[in-house]
Amino acid sequence: MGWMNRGSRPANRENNLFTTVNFCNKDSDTSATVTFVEDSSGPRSYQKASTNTKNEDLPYIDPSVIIAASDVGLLWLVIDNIVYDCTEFVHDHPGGSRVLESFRSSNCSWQFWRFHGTKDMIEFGLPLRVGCTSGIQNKFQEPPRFVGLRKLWGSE
Ligand code: HEM
Repeated sequence: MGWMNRGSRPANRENNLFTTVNFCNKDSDTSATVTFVEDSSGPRSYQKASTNTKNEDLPYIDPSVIIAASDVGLLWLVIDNIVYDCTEFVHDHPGGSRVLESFRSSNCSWQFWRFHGTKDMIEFGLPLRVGCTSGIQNKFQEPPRFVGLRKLWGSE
């Protein structure tokens, strides 16, 4: 298992045990930040963040790593550019496992918010966060939520 050791060791790229981590908050100075991991850039190097970690302090995960997560048997979902590791949670998901499987390594933001509220996200989603990302597209276009009544009644 990888473990984080922020800033207390010098970066040593030669043996590939140390690597720089980028964070979601692009303004923060991450130049001195290092992490020690077995696989320094693969999906398994990302651990679930503690619930008091702010979204902007999560590590940035490149979309290619999110795709690779699927290849190593991880079930990662992307909701509003936050990456959730549902590999274990999938077996406990009250909505069933198949629906989560179908969104493996995908963006399912609007689908999530159709069935859940902030309370579900805070209670169940927050402990599953492993990082943030950008550019993972939702494969499905969101259908309109409301039908305009004017259209139903026609134009007078
Ligand atoms: C981080 C990801 C997710 C978490 C933590 C999560 C969590 C939960 C929780 C806690 C419930 C029970 C809600 C309740 O009983 O009030 C639930 C139900 C459900 N979830 Fe998820 N979910 C996730 C992703 C998804 C996704 C991507 C879908 C796809 C549409 C989905 C579809 C459903 C459905 C259909 C139900 C059942 C709703 C019902 O019975 O009314 N979930 N989920």
